[in-house]
Amino acid sequence: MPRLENGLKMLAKGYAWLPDERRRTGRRTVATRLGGMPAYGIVGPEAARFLYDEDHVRRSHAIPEPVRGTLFGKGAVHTLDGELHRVRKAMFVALLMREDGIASLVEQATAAWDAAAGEWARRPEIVLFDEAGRVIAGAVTRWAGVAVHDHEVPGLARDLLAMVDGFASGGVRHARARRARGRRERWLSQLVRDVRSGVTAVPEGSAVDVVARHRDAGGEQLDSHVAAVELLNIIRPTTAVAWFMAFSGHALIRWPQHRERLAGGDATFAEAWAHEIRRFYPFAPFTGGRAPHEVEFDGERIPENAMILLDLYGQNHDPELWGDPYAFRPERFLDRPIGEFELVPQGGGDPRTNHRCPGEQITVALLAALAGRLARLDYEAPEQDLTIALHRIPAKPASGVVLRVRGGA
Ligand code: HEM
Repeated sequence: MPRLENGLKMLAKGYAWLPDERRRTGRRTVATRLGGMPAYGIVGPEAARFLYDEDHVRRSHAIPEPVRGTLFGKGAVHTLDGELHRVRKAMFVALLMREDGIASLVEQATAAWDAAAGEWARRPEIVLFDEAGRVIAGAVTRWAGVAVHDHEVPGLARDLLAMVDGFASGGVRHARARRARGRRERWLSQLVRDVRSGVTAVPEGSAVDVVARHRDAGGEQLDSHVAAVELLNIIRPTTAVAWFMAFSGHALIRWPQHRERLAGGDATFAEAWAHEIRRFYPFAPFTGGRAPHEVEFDGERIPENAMILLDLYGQNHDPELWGDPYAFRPERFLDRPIGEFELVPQGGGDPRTNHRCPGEQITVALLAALAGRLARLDYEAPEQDLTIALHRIPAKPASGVVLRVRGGA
């Protein structure tokens, strides 16, 4: 098993690791090492197309234990290949990529935001990252069919955010992520057992209902623990949209010229905003797996079992794809069709058949709706540390974005 803690160079350099290797070697495909294993960093639409061919890259036994033990959970869809992956993925696609389902989640999240915004005005200041996390965690958990009381939401949000915050670090952040995952897996696997035994009723067609009844490729129900892992793979990454909300707050402070247009309710601009936030700011650093046999890419022979990593952050800042990539310009997405393998903050290709994120439409819809509301909020941003350290994975504005809210919108 590759061990994350051995990948010291990666940990020290964060998002700059693969881009720096490319600059140092003058090559787009870089041969390096991760956790003591050979690793190949690749970038660009052709690289993405290569990566998503199962004949080149497999996921099982590829994801380091520290990442499975915090971010994804053990037995998660992320770690499956072939028929096993296809059948499990179909469950996510059915739950997450339906227009009516996405609309109802956005409706619940915006209602929760509006209710919270009224209360923010009564406090001296708020931290946008924390508040967005609570708003989204409560909305998505209820949308998924899990009943939670209002007073439980802050603790739940803290746990869901901790699982993401601690996956690529050691020490306290990592330990907190593991504890949070353990607690929430126990909670949700008990719920799945109660739903199956008829002790607890949940809405028909909700995520809990569908995951509890799902049968894997072999025809067997999911182990209740794996069912909990997959439920967390819906509510955890949705709550992680809080990072993109903090980045939206950062962008509105740095480039206030966009505020009026975003506040104006132009849906096309709000969607372009969501794409530019996901392209510009660092979040998922890379994705990948292992070569099932020797493969060749970009003239490089990649040995069996080597790690192949698509540099997501690097590709989203590739000057060959994005003119002036370090300029924040939502307008770039107003008249630019997006190729399947170009914009990759959540992977590339076809999410129905490969490992691309099935929650991308949810992310864009939530972010567009909530960022519009943020732009309409009457607030002032006090002096604060808005630095985004690229060596910290996942990156975040240091202050979490502090706002003094005068009134809701
Ligand atoms: C916060 C924004 C999000 C980011 C940055 C993000 C990023 C990613 C990335 C990079 C992958 C891996 C793609 C690959 O390996 O090819 C992924 C996979 C996945 N994401 Fe997301 N995601 C986000 C939101 C969501 C949401 C909202 C959901 C669910 C509601 C979700 C559910 C999943 C699942 C289930 C997978 C595994 C797919 C598979 O292995 O087939 N994600 N995501």
